Amino acid sequence: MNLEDLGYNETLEGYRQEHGFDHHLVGRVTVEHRERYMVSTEAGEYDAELLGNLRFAAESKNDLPAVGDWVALSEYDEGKALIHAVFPRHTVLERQAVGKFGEKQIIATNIDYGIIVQSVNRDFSINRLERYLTLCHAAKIQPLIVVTKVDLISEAEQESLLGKIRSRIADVPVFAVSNETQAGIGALKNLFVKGKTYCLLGSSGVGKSSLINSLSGMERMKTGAISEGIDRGKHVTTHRELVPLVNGAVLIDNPGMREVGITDGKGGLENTFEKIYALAETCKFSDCTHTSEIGCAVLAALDSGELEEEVLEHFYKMENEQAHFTSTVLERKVRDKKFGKMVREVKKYKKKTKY
Ligand SMILES: Nc1nc2c(ncn2[C@@H]2O[C@H](COP(=O)(O)OP(=O)(O)OP(=O)(O)O)[C@@H](O)[C@H]2O)c(=O)[nH]1
Ligand SMILES: [Zn+2]
Repeated sequence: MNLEDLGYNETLEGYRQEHGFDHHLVGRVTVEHRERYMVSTEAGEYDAELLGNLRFAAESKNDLPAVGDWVALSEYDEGKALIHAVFPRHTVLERQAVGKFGEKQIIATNIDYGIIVQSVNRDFSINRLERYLTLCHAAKIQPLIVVTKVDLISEAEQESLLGKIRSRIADVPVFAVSNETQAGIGALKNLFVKGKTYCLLGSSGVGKSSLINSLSGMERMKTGAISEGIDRGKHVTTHRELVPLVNGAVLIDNPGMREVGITDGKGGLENTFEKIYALAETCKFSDCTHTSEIGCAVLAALDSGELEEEVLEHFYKMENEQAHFTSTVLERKVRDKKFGKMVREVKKYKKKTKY
């Protein structure tokens, strides 16, 4: 496999030359599991670990390699390598870390398009679509929506479902597919652009793995079997999370997500709820709270039915969540600062009282 098939480009090669990595291997991280990485290179796949320096220099977990990253590495044994550096990322798709409020967790890096996958049955939720959209917009990643399992509903039901999405979410392409009948797969395939990386986002069981099989035309190993393989330190030959497609695009799978917490990424809410922001701009008072003011464009739109109440409610909910995230981050900063000061003072005191 050559590096271009994995999305390598001139910018990355420029960085490699400039930073003296000509004699290193270059590869893309396909799997990350407890500071062990599977990295695809031209010379094959490596089971890689971090060079000590890299770990010590990392200020947070987000400075360590993530799925989608380009890295410089050196082989130290057959199929084994050390990662020396992470190349700068052109995008970082992240969410709120599960169970750790105010912290971010990387979903994948160097993504060009986020494919939000939902199935037509129990998983379907426009609110959740908006959450994923917010993550994509915050990361400056172009979103796409794919609705799977359309074989389970009638054509009329499908039309009504797509209508619902389109009326609430403007400007995002929506595709309806079935991995059973392969309906709609061709249209989706036509969309893929050479050299670009696409990331699948969605809950467990919506059909992401099946979609990869449909798109790549190959049967991949079931995911569970492979992560066990890594635990045992076995050499894994199938790509679990990064699949080069026939037309030169790259597809990154993600384990199903149960929580899609938004962070403080700029532009996330603004782009997802563009309509509300645009309305608010035209309110009579610039400090309008959209609750009872005269000349409030948001209230007028609610009245006329141009804006649905549930959309506004969802927007407020997410806005609150974001505000809470931001204040948690601030609080932590203040706390860290205070703690740092205390440590310095204790050190000073110890110095003074030394004899
Ligand atoms: N009827 C129907 N079933 C589908 C379709 N796509 C997937 N399935 C079924 O849905 C189930 C889950 O599909 P997967 O592809 O494993 O879902 P996933 O999103 O990869 O799930 P995780 O790996 O847990 O994130 C399987 O039983 C599939 O056979 C479809 O288009 N139509
Ligand atoms: Zn208003």
